Amino acid sequence: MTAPCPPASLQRPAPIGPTSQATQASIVLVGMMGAGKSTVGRHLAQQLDCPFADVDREIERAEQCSVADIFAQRGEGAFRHLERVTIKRLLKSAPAGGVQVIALGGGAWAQPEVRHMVRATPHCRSVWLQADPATLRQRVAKQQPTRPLLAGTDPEAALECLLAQRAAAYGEAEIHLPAQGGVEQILAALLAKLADHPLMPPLPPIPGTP
Ligand SMILES: Nc1ncnc2c1ncn2[C@@H]1O[C@H](COP(=O)(O)OP(=O)(O)O)[C@@H](O)[C@H]1O
Ligand SMILES: O=C(O)C1=C[C@@H](OP(=O)(O)O)[C@@H](O)[C@H](O)C1
Ligand SMILES: [Mg+2]
Repeated sequence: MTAPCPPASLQRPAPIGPTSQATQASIVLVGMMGAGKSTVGRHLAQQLDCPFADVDREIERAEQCSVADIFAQRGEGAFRHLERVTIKRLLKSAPAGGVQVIALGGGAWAQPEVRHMVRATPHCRSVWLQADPATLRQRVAKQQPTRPLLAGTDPEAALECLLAQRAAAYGEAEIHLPAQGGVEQILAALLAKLADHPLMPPLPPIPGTP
């Protein structure tokens, strides 16, 4: 897929010394199931040539168990605990002097501890991918068995209900991005928004330069 060139503020910071080498930055995607966090996150990371982590996949790899089986066998509380532990680990794992993209699962951001962890992490931007329940339902339809909170329900009604419960939490994300369109369009809009919210403070002027 061809996508626009990332703005300079998003490119990896030049290795100018120990301070910038030690800097770690993260872009954290939040929003409902089907908003496109995993998809847009993977494309964004490709575009920025940086690591991408999907929290659900990280949990599945560590536990050797699907998200659906973790819900079924251990319950939602155990899954939420795994989310917190995994997100805490990932937030520390950005490359030194570089950026990473992290896609959360839809319910992770509804946990106050997760919002606090992200806010307390320097050089971290949270982005809410916003889509309406009808769009979310269409997108999750192909993958429905993988989302236990939608199993055995009217998915659109369940999505509407979860969105109502979580909207205030999602609203706490720093960047709000409509996610109704195609992936390419969302990616371009996301890059533009991120350019307005640089991950790094501006570099100090170099002495002797205008
Ligand atoms: N902008 C989009 N337009 C159309 N389909 C999309 C878009 N973003 C994601 N999808 C599709 O919707 C489904 C859910 O996307 P996914 O990235 O897994 O969402 P999330 O991680 O937010 O639950 C996938 O089948 C994906 O290919
Ligand atoms: O909204 C939720 O509570 C969930 C969303 C899922 O991730 P996606 O948002 O990537 O589908 C996954 O973490 C789990 O099924 C629970
Ligand atoms: Mg996902």
